[in-house]
Amino acid sequence: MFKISVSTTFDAAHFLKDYDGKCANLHGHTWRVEAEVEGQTTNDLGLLIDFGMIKDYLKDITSRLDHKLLNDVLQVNPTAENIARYIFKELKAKLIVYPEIKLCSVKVWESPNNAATYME
Ligand SMILES: Nc1nc2c(c(=O)[nH]1)N=C([C@H](O)[C@H](O)COP(=O)(O)OP(=O)(O)OP(=O)(O)O)CN2
Ligand SMILES: [Zn+2]
Repeated sequence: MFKISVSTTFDAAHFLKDYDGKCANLHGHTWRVEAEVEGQTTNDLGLLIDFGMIKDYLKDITSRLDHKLLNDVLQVNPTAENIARYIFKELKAKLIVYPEIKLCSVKVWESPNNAATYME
């Protein structure tokens, strides 16, 4: 079994609806996203899947979020948990063309200390 992970970042604003505290106010983060995938075998080059392929998919997804107000993009409160789930679902749909690759998790950091992970 092999597991690889790929990270990227994007910048976006959000506020937490119905939140009792400062995060109810409009503010921004540099969000860090890490996707982890696994599979049983490598190809002739020794790659489970090219890091660059996952990075391109992640960039495609996060470009829809970059420099946006996340409340306008997501249908749900844009918590780190909900953003991780959104990116997971989108990335899973892209990886359908690689049946041998399983998407394990997507982790989203709101700050260096705070992160949420979504997995199925
Ligand atoms: N489980 C979650 N809890 C919180 C989330 C979240 O997405 N999931 N989000 C927030 C806010 O978005 C907020 O930006 C985070 O605030 P805070 O934890 O206070 O982080 P700071 O970087 O501002 O920390 P300081 O120590 O105050 O600098 C809140 N909770
Ligand atoms: Zn926040």
